[in-house]
Amino acid sequence: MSRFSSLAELRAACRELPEADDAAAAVVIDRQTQLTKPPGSLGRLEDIPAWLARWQGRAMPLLDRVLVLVFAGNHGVSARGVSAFPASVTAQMVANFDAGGAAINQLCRAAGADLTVIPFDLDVPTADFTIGPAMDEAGFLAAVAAGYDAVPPDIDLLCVGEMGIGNTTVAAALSAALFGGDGRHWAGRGTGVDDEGLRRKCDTIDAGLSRHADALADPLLAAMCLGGYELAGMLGAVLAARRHGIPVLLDGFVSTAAAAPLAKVAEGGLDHALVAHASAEPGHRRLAEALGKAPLIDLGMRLGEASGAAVAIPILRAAVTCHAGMATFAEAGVDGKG
Ligand SMILES: O=C(O)c1ccc[n+]([C@@H]2O[C@H](COP(=O)([O-])O)[C@@H](O)[C@H]2O)c1
Ligand SMILES: Cc1cc2nc[nH]c2cc1C
Repeated sequence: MSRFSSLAELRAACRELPEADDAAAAVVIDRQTQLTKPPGSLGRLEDIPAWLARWQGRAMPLLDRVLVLVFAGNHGVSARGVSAFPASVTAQMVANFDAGGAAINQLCRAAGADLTVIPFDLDVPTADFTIGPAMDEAGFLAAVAAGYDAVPPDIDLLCVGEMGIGNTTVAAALSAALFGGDGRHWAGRGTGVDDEGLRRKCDTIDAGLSRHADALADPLLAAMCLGGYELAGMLGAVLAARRHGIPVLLDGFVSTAAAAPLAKVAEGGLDHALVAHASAEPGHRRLAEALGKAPLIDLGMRLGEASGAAVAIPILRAAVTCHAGMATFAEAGVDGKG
């Protein structure tokens, strides 16, 4: 039996979230004011240690164990010509991850992170959401539970990402369901569709939104009707991270859309997550803004597979290393502000 036996049970779990450790964050903020630099001069590198402390519940944040989870799934809508690549690429890229040949393998090595790839049954895509719900309730809940159970409770940081041909259409549809707007507002070129492909994408999203109009007021039902297995897996992983006291880096458009229902179900439900980078997929900036999150970096990337999150890990390491290692004004004998 799945960890969540009904949408109602999942909704309850999404609302039973531990509070932030404000005392741990206060210790970090106090130390920041004493370190040998003009206040604020390290910019967001000053906010990161406090954010990590708040969600790790540690006054001296650690990044010893960093895990990147990549979920993979296939999509019924990909048969509608919404991607520049065939659905067969999803399984082929999973094989490439396993062989160590993808970008994410190199980026994890560079960042000192472990990588786990979790493919759902790639021979069984979700249903075409223009015809019916992408998943039935049992399938959706099982995928959320698989994501939840993939998170070791003792890691220091979780990065989530995905692989799934067609899933920028899915992410756009889910974003529209959660935040309003139509296909044109949320769709981009994904892996590189031409103008015709982009039109098909917008039409597909609009058809899905009108097909499921009655269900979309409920964020979890929206994720079930318009989402995908790998998005459900990411939702479960981000929920588990919050409940285990693990801060999260979201990757691009697809992973941010996957986690967004948590913010809709519970106020502050994504406070333990940062958007690592601004994807070149245009809907991502809109989505990050709708969630009140400023992406950490903007490198024009649009790969997915957690690549943007992995690139941001060294920035977090830099912030923690400065925080832990810098001398205070008193220790270094440096005069404070006059
Ligand atoms: O998450 C993003 O920002 C993102 C933007 C563009 C493409 N992707 C990746 O590309 C695939 C989806 O693109 P598409 O064109 O097939 O919808 C999927 O495997 C994603 O990992 C991901
Ligand atoms: C080759 C390829 C690699 C990817 N990695 C994530 N999404 C992808 C999509 C394609 C097409």
